[in-house]
Amino acid sequence: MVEPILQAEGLTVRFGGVVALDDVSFAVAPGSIHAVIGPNGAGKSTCFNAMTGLYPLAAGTVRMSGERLDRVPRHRIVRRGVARTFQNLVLPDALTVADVLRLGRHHRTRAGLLATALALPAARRERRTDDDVVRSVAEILGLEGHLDDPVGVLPYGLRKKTEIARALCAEPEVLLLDEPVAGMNDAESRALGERIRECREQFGLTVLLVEHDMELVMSLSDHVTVLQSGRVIADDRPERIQQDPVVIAAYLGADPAEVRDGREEVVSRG
Ligand SMILES: Nc1ncnc2c1ncn2[C@@H]1O[C@H](COP(=O)(O)OP(=O)(O)OP(=O)(O)O)[C@@H](O)[C@H]1O
Repeated sequence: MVEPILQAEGLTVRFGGVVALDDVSFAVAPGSIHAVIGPNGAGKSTCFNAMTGLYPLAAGTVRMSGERLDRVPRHRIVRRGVARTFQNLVLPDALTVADVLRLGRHHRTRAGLLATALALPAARRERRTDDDVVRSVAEILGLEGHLDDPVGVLPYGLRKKTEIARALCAEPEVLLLDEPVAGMNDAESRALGERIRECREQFGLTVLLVEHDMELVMSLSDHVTVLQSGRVIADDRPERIQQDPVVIAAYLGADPAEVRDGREEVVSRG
């Protein structure tokens, strides 16, 4: 494998007596779309939260282009080129889509408050760059006609896209998407999958996603890591994951030895 852009090594997270992640390791190749999947409670969200500094690690390291990310305070992680979305939408209803997207630019703001208030040249230049990024991200996600709409009036699918657009406006190298198509119908999921692929190409992104929609995972991902009970049980290309008896058994709640040929359909349907 080429040098990974993001690498989890021996991640262990405990909540009291519960071991939510147990010695989890995987590597994400630059430019890839890499999915983390697994049954409910497998540890997927915990893995994302641990990798982005939201949950403390009991053991393990996270590296971004070889440098320790787990030592970076969580509010500075975005400056290292990692942006993420959250499973549950937390967008303030009263803000417009453009306001939310500009929030994604916050860490790039250099001009001071006074310069911004007085609209000094540096602040005006910064605002122009922000507006350019906001517009191009909105266009690729089909939000350009909604920039002035308050988030609260938008249908769910557009709010999910706004959340992804906010993260993209940070111009990250790595984008972490926590269940991007949850709550969407099949057509919306497929369309958003296409947009994610386009974003990867247009912005040269690496994408790490947690997702339950197996059709999307299998069609979109270059690589899949499977968790069960906080452990990695498989880590491979999607077509091999679909055929893996250990993975199929995890989804069926069965013994791998009992998984017979033909059951792999279960994994492809989710
Ligand atoms: N903040 C927390 N406090 C205590 N236990 C937690 C916490 N977050 C997660 N857990 C536990 O850690 C384990 C992994 O949960 P996690 O939410 O990471 O799984 P998941 O794979 O994302 O599940 P789902 O697909 O249902 O979202 C579960 O046993 C869960 O109950």
